[in-house]
Amino acid sequence: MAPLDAYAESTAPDSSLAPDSPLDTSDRPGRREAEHAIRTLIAYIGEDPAREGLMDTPARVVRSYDEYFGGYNEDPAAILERTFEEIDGYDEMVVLRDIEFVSHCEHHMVPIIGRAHVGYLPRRRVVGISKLARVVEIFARRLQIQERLTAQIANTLSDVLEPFGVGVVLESEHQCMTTRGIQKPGTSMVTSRMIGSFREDRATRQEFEAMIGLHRRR
Ligand SMILES: Nc1nc2c(ncn2[C@@H]2O[C@H](COP(=O)(O)OP(=O)(O)OP(=O)(O)O)[C@@H](O)[C@H]2O)c(=O)[nH]1
Ligand SMILES: [Zn+2]
Repeated sequence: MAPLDAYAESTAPDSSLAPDSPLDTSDRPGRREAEHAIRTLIAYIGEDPAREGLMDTPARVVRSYDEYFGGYNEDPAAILERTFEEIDGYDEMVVLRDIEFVSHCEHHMVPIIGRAHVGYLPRRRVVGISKLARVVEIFARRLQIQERLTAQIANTLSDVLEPFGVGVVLESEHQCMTTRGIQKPGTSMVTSRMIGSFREDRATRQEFEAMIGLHRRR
């Protein structure tokens, strides 16, 4: 059976996609409190948090949260500060495609696993290509809905690099849909945000979509 696609293009104004505002470190509960919460959840599902195999689990889970949600401690704009201007008049699109990411949906805190494709049309300066993947990573490592994740990546690149345009497309599997709830394995969610020339100039948008193989089933 062909996979179902949900195609959602974020055309909403940015205000409806207000950035997640991390709590100050001082307002956050400590590690022991977080471990206690995990112990409570283990007991809630009917397990014995004191049995040998589970004794270290709360600490492990909290450490894994530090990785999965480390994006709250990083500033994506700072990542893009270092740019290169000696580009000898290079004025074509730059695209990094198939950037794998793992995020978590803010409704169920279950993984969203997918690929991001990021492109921009530079104005005078370019950024180290790995930084595009770093920006994706920082926003992915937060609780997200895919529409906001898509918009945050695109808006940050646009605001900091001030290019002629930016395009971001995300394709992903939402495990809250594939492993529970409606249980539809094989579905993928596709979102895009186009800014500047990627939005206004049809040819630019089509070139980007062709470069990332958007209309080609993989
Ligand atoms: N638009 C959007 N929806 C998402 C995303 N991640 C998860 N969802 C959806 O968020 C919705 C939450 O709906 P609720 O009815 O409050 O939660 P629920 O009872 O667990 O819903 P089901 O998942 O349908 O069982 C579900 O429809 C999810 O599929 C996302 O990134 N974007
Ligand atoms: Zn979910």
